[in-house]
Amino acid sequence: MQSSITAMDFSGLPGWRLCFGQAQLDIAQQGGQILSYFPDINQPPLIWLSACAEYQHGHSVRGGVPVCWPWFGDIQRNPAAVQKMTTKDAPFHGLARTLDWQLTHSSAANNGVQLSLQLVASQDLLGWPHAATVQLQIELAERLTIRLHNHNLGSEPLAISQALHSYFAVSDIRQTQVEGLAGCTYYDTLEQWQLREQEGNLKFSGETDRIYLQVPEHLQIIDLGWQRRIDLRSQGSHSAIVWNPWVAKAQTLSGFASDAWQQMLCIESANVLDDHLLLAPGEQHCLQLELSTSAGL
Ligand SMILES: O=P(O)(O)OC[C@H]1O[C@@H](O)[C@H](O)[C@@H](O)[C@@H]1O
Repeated sequence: MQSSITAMDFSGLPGWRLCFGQAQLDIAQQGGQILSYFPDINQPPLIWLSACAEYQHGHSVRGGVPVCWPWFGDIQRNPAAVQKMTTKDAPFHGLARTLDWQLTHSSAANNGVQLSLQLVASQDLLGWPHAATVQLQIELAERLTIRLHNHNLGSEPLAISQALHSYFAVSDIRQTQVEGLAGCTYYDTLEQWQLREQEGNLKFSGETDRIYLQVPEHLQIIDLGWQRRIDLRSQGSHSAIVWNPWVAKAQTLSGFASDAWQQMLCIESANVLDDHLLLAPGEQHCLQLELSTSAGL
């Protein structure tokens, strides 16, 4: 299979394009953010990128797979141990998504393409004075494997919450279901964080912003419009956020067309709330997400 890695400029943000056969993945150096992923460039994307995304230094691009690290969402909603790690005003979704990551490895071979980026935290990482690395390893082959690798390099325990904030492309959110969450409890953040239980497949008929707990390793997005499934297989993660802004919230989002909520769905493989990481000195953790798609339902 033909494979390549090409240095790119995405409207001012440097990055790379990875190609393997018909598959194509774009990734920006800023945030180690996957921007888009097509398993087959002649078919609809698997990872969605906003058509009106803004490419600016210091701002996460709307779509792709932003990395939320070393905390997820609102710091005030994190466990006390995670909150205690920060010393300054804490931006939503952490620090990593707007910083430049360093390229540590790249290789293109006839059995796949690999690229790794790393962010090294030290005393001078604004508001998070700890020694750690977070590495994003991408493997593009017949399927896409993403690994988020944490390493505590300090002498104190580290408490971290994190997520691969994947934006999936769907034909129409109203014709989309998520299979695999039945029986899971979740916090409904739009209903005063009430704890509820998922019954059957998750279907969408309004704004959705939930944190699912004890999530199984295998979830599927069933897309009735495109007659395809997306398989999400995770390891090292037992929590997931499911988000769609719907009509009103869409108007308030940066880099987001007012009707774009119809074509996207976020399922964010995470380590949040009770599932946050507590890494002893020297300890490592790997969150792995494998994505693939199949036609027919
Ligand atoms: O606009 P941001 O900062 O990228 O966040 C997008 C969304 O990210 C999700 O993870 C949150 O659950 C939502 O509440 C939030 O709106």
